[in-house]
Formats: sequence, C-alpha cells, structure tokens
Amino acid sequence: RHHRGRMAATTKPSPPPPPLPGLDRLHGRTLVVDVEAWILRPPVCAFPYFMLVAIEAGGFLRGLLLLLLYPLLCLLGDGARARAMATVALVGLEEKEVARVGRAVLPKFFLEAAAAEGVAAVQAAARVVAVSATFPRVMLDGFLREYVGVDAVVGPEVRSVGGVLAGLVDEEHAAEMAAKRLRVLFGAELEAAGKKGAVGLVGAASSGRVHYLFSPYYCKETFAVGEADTRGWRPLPRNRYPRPLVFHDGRLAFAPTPPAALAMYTFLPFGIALVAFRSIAFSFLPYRICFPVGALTGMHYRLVAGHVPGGAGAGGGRLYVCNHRTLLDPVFVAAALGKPVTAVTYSLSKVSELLAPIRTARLTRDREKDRRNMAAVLARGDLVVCPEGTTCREEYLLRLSPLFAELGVDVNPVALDTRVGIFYGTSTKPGAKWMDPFYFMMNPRPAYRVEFLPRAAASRGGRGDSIDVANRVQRELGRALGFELTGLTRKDKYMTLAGNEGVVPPAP
Ligand SMILES: O=P(O)(O)OC[C@H](O)CO
Repeated sequence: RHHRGRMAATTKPSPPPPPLPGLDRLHGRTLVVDVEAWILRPPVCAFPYFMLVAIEAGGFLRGLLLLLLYPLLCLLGDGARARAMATVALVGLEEKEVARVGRAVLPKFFLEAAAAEGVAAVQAAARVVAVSATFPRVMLDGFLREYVGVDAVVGPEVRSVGGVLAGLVDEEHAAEMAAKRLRVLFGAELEAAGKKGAVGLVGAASSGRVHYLFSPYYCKETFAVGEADTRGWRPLPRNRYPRPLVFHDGRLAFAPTPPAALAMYTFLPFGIALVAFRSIAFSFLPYRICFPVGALTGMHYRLVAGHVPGGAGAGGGRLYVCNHRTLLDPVFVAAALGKPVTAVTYSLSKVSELLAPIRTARLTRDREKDRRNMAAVLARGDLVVCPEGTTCREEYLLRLSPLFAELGVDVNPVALDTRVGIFYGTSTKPGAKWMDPFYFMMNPRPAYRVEFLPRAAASRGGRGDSIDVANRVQRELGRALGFELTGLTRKDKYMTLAGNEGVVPPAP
C-alpha cells in the first residue's frame, strides 16, 4: 500500500495539520524515515550545514573556498551538488574533529530546522532508522541519535584513511556499509520487522531514487509527503526538543546560508578593526568612559543596579557571585561597580590572563587551597566568582559549586545575560580559548545585561548549609534571568562537547 499525504494545504489557517500517519499507527512499529523529507522542515537548504563543518572543523579559509565555489555548485543537480559540497567541506579533515562538530555544533542548527510533525513520528515508533541522501552520516549521527532519539543513521559514507577523511565512497559501497552496520545493530530484527511491516516515511519528491531501505522488502507501508503536505508543518519548539539543548559549541551564532555567509566574510575585516578598537578602549580607558565609547561602536550594555551594595564588606571586600556567560563577566561586573575586582578563574588561557584588565586568581581545584586563596583575595578587596565553573550559552543555570558559600561573608548575587549575533565568545577547545573575548567583541552589536540582586546571607557553617546557600543563590539567579535550573556541571558540559572532563593540567 502506498498512501498519498492527506495534509494538502487548506485555505483555512488553523488548526495545524495532523501528523501523517496517525501517531497511534506507529506505536510499537519500526520506522524507516527520510531525514530531508520528514525530520527537517522542507525545503532543506544543505549549504549552511556544510559551511558550518567547513568553518568549525576546517577554518575560515575552507569556508571561504566553499562559498566561492557555491555559484559553480549551483549548476549541478541536487545529488551531485551535495556530494561536491561534502567533498569541499570535509576532505582532508580529521574524522574525529568532524564527528565532534557533528555532536557539539550541528545539533543546535538541525534542531532549529526540525519539523515538529516528523520528530513526533520518530518519537512514536519503537525503533527508527533515519536515512539521508544529502548529509554524510558523520555529520548527522550526533544530532539524530542523541537529540532526536533514532536508533541508526544511514547516509553517504566518507572514506577515512589514517583518521583523515579522504572522499565519499560510491553509493553502492555506502549501501553495503549501511547494511553491515544495521546487521550489527539489529541482527535479523530489521528484516523480521519488515515482514511484520516496517513503516517507511519518504518524500514524494524522492520517488525517482528511493533508498533500498524504503523498498517493499523492508517497508510494507510507505507514506510519502510532498511540498503541499508539509507546507503547514511547524518548527519544533524548544520545550519539545526530545533532549534539551543545554550545551553547544562552535563560533558561528547564525545559520550560514549563502547570503549570510557572504555578509559575514564581508564584515570580517571591519570586525577585526572593531575588536582592536574595543580591546584598547576596555584595557586603557576608565570604566565610566569605556562604556559610552563601546556604545558608540554598537555595544549594548544594560545595568540594573537596584541592589548594588554600598561601602566595603565587613573586614574586607565584597563577594559577588554570578552566573557565567563569557570570560568577560567579571570585567562587566567591575565596570558596573566602577571599581577594580579580582576574578577567580579556571582554564583561562595565558593570553587572556596577560591581557585581562582586572586581577585574576587561578583556582587549583584543591578545595582547601582554593578556599584559602579566595579568602585571602577577599580580605584585600572585592572578589567575583562564577561558581558554575564554566560558561553556558543557553538559558540554563548549571549547579553552583558551594565553595563561595564557605567564605563566611554575605553573598551579592549578580545575574548576567548576553546576546551575540554572529560569533560566540566561548569555546571548549583548549587551543581556541584565548580568542574567546575577541570573538565576543567582534560582534557588531554584542549585548551585556548586569543585574545586582538582593544580598544573601553567608552560610552558618557546615557543608550542608553551604550547599543550601548555593542552591538558594542559583534559584535567585534563575528567577531573575528566567533561566531553567539544572544540576549539570562543568564535567557534563565537557563530556558532551569535547569528550573530556574539562580538567586542565595545573599551570606552572
Ligand atoms: O572556558 P569555560 O567556558 O570552561 O569557562 C572557564 C571559566 O572562565 C573559568 O574561569
């Protein structure tokens, strides 16, 4: 049986069309689903994803090459164009770096392009094999398996020689490789499911060349959607992501479609001049001047100063505890206070340490030693601590390490929020961290919002009480920012994005 999509566009605006087929029909079934027709909202433009891999795994020059070749690639048919883009974007890169980009960078962009209807179908089925004709498996695997929950991904395969990607394998060979992998994953179950009737979800446009997994041998029922059927499909809302997107990595904060990528490359030289100017202004001008100067260059800075504490802390400086958005957090807190502060840091690059316009004190991750160091700094002046222990880009708060609550002084929570349009100013790659503040300042209109919250009492002593204080401060920050609280830590972030625990070797 072959069902034609029954979601033809209607002239009435609502209600949204029901998913196809009825979800109850998919319960307990094996699904073979076409990624470009069902999971991503058609029409799918493949260029931004190849561009992201080219830039994030290869660098800006490789991205530029892909962009310059794009007009020529447009002369090719869809399939040949995708293969050519994959070749330009991937060949010569380390396989494990491309896989990291697939896990840490691309899921955000694929999720933003996902169709609520297609993802609901995937979630309803018992077992799902996702098939892509466009994106190499190495690019899709992280997104589909970890964020959508499919069991296996089948797509163009890239040959790897000594860990370096050497080119796409031909389709026949890729099909053999896929069959072998599916056998390892499912044994004979997939074929058995086929006999009972796996369900195939394909695109009507792909009817000319359908992957063998959609053949009647595997799929006894096939549903095909065309453009008219999917016209009313909705983007997947963030609160319905099958797994929340708390962490992601990569420099680009926008989807680099051809015009957007062209705009970015045109802006780059101006961006570099902007960074130089802003860095000099922030390093040498007094706080009360550098912000107006920053504003003239497009920086947006908002201070909600309702609870800025006056005077000095009892017997020393004040303790400011903020959530962590970028490395520049303590600088913006210092600017808001209009006086110097010391920031405790961990995994700060040597370059950032050297250029920091405020004093920094390294954490060693030896609890007792760090507590003593922080107390010593606090005795001399104001101290800024970001107890999440790592930056978070999205609207979530990580668990606060309670060490700050053991210093015996009241806590001044500071809620920070940032916005960037082109570049993210954070990274998990050790070699890239020194560039973080520069990328933040390279945005044409970067924004910081600093809000001082009411003071919280110090811990009365004991580990249990300091954990209570840390949790209370996290709740206050979450309430002020509208961010969701989590129990996630630096280790969780680094395990997700970089495959390590985020521990840095002690500096000499
Ligand atoms: O580089 P991150 O995001 O792990 O953040 C590290 C902090 O800035 C430590 O001070």
